Amino acid sequence: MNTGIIIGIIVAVILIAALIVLGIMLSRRRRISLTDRPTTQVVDGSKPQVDRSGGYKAGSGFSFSQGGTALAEPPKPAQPKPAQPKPAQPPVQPPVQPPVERTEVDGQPGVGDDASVPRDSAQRPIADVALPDIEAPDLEVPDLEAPESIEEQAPAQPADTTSTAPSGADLDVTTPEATAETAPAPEPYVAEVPDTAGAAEVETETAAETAPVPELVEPVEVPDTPESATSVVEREEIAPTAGRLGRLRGRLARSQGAIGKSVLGLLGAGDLDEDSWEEIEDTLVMADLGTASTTAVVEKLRTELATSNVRTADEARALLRRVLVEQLHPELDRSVRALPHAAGPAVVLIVGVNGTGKTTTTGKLARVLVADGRRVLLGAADTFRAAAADQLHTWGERVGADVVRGKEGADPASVAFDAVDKGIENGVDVVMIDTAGRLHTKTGLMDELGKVKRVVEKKAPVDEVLLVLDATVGQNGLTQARVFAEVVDITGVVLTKLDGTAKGGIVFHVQEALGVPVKLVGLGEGADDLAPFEPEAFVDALL
Ligand SMILES: Nc1nc2c(ncn2[C@@H]2O[C@H](COP(=O)(O)OP(=O)(O)OP(=O)(O)O)[C@@H](O)[C@H]2O)c(=O)[nH]1
Repeated sequence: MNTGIIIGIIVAVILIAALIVLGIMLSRRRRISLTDRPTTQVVDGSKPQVDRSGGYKAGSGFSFSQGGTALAEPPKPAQPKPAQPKPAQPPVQPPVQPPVERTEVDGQPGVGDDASVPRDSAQRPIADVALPDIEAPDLEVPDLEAPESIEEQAPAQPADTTSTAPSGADLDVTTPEATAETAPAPEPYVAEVPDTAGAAEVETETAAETAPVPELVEPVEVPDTPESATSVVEREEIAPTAGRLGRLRGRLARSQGAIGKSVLGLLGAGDLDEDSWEEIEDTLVMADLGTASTTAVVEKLRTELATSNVRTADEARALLRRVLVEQLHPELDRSVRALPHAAGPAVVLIVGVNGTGKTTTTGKLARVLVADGRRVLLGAADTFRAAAADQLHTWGERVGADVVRGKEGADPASVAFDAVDKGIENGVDVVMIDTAGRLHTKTGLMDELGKVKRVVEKKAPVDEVLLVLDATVGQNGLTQARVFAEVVDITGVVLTKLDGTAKGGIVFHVQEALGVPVKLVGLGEGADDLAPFEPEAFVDALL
């Protein structure tokens, strides 16, 4: 054999070996062979324990900021206005799936349920209310359409809403100390609710024409000086916010795995063909992510898998985590604008469909603020449900916050206005206004909500409008969110009852569709079961 042949054979062998190695590498890259993550962890160094926490643990305390609004506030360069979140793709709204028909059978609240689900107390009828003229030349009011049905017929009410005399008769300013002495139980509602048959369904136009401001009840005498109270209602000790967040672990246990396990399972099934990707899409849609978020997540996953070197379960999990966290826009400002201005208190409006947890959230948030040393005043502008003001009053007592309340059937805008007025007068840091449950199907109520905000803005800028959504209603929540966004400019979402759902995808959907960040999450009925929303912690709970 001559040398040439030998060299040729060697080269051929090397080439074949190189091709084999290359083939193995390519095949490994295409196939994701996942190995299970250890399910136990050593907690105390000696005893392995299974972590059943569900994973959600807010890593930090609540973040509060000062609102920047259109009202004449002295510019504060040191505290830049928080960036307003922008919709990722405003023109391309994902198609909204029709809301699931909900009835009282399943016991869960939903849009339109006010008509079918009786709550725990009588509701006042939807009444047209005459409100102060909202034209305020010195204010920049958001471009809300003036509700024609009520607005047009409002009699020439004095535009000067600083006059609180008429509404003051409807109001009841309570302090925990004061009521302890003179009112052992919360003042009962003594309002005469018009009991005309079917009144709840009727827009009482004539009422508005004849009664500029509803004067439904006699004012309740409340001592206006704390000195008159000799005993003080015992307030609950409020745990420091930082420490108590750790107790929220485990509340999301039911959500764990809904997305993670199935998607990771598919990713680990080997080469992903179109059917597999479709299945991943279906899984994400089923978890309420919505079409836009699902498409974005799947596209990112496909791109990343094609270019990165994902071969293990941990690598696949890390990739999925990163993609989901990115989709939740961690860059959005999630601080609650509840810090006072130089000129007055911050004003926070709590809105949402009935039963979603508005009053509970108002109380929980007030508790956090009080724990942080803030003086809080609560405005019970939910005059629709009889027990709502009592519920808020109880929260006020628990956390040590004054409550301004109206009589049943009182004008909610008037109550809200007077709450802010009182807040300014008392020098509080935050006024939180709890509003009545709203139905997007009831134009009158939605109009009323718009008016609440506009009337309040005559007195002080509204820094934060928190929409409370029930995580368990899924897609229906988005339908609600859109309607509310049209009536009042929502600045943040509170997603309640996350402890009661196996789906967390609605967070993606709401943010994508509205461009409004989820700022807080409700993880139970307890007073401390409110946590700041953190994308990373939330995704960890999902996977
Ligand atoms: N499991 C759970 N329950 C919650 C949460 N938030 C509120 N709830 C419960 O939901 C129910 C309704 O809460 P409310 O605060 O009365 O709801 P609302 O929106 O004020 O209701 P309306 O006054 O009728 O408009 C109450 O039983 C609350 O305890 C939460 O995060 N998790």
